[in-house]
Amino acid sequence: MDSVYSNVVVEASEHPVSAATKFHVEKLNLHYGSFHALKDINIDIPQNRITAFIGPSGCGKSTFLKSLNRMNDLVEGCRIEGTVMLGNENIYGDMDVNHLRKRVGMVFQNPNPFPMSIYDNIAYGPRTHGIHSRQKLDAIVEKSLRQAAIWDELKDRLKKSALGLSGGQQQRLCIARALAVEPEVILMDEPTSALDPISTAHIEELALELQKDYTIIMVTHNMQQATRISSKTAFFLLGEMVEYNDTEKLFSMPEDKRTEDYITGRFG
Ligand SMILES: Nc1ncnc2c1ncn2[C@@H]1O[C@H](COP(=O)(O)OP(=O)(O)OP(=O)(O)O)[C@@H](O)[C@H]1O
Repeated sequence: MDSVYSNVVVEASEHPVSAATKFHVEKLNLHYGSFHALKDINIDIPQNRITAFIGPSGCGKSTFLKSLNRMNDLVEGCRIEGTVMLGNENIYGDMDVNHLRKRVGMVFQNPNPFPMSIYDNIAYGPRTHGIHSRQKLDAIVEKSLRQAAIWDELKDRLKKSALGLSGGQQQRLCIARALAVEPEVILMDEPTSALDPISTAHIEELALELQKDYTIIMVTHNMQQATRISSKTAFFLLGEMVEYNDTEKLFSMPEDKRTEDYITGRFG
């Protein structure tokens, strides 16, 4: 069954999704105008695990990540074909995009807190989803900051501007902001590339902790980071997903020569 939503063409999947699969992606192709940016991507992304996307610059990692919560929809000339199942729902089917983005949150490379207080940064999402009770918002703010392991640092300065925080604190605040609307999945696009090693370690520890309750998908340029924290790794090259395997296997016994060349530093 085909359906057309603005610039997006999709077909329903013929294959049911197993319980442990969070995203089931089938024959995903994405074009920016005449440029074929993602070529026939097929992947099952497990629930409650960290999955890493690696590959050289421009190979399509971010494009693929963004296609998992329809962030490419607004890009002019972008056309997507194929199936992306979240659980049993096709995200390019009838799903409301705001509802999808509530279920699939995103954290970007550069921490991007809103120019408002720490409290309001976290309360922003819940408020847009209709929660206005002070008591409920207080509870959400505390819970989200605790989950992001930053409550103790920030609890006495909730009314202060988020822009006064360090880069690492801002990134954990952005993770807390994503958690505040109770997503199922958190997409992270190179979340530590703008951070120092200590802040990076904090985010990695946090991601390892969060995978108990959330599915995490992370684009990273740092192969050590992928080996440290991810269960699965997908290697992308020129818009193709060349190899996808358990992280340990992909890095110790790559099946494709291109993967081997990349992880051993022969290019990229
Ligand atoms: N909005 C856009 N319009 C046209 N082309 C785009 C757009 N966004 C990305 N591209 C192109 O699609 C390809 C994949 O880009 P993408 O950002 O997904 O790569 P990436 O692997 O995440 O790279 P990096 O590691 O440098 O962030 C690149 O050739 C890029 O120039």
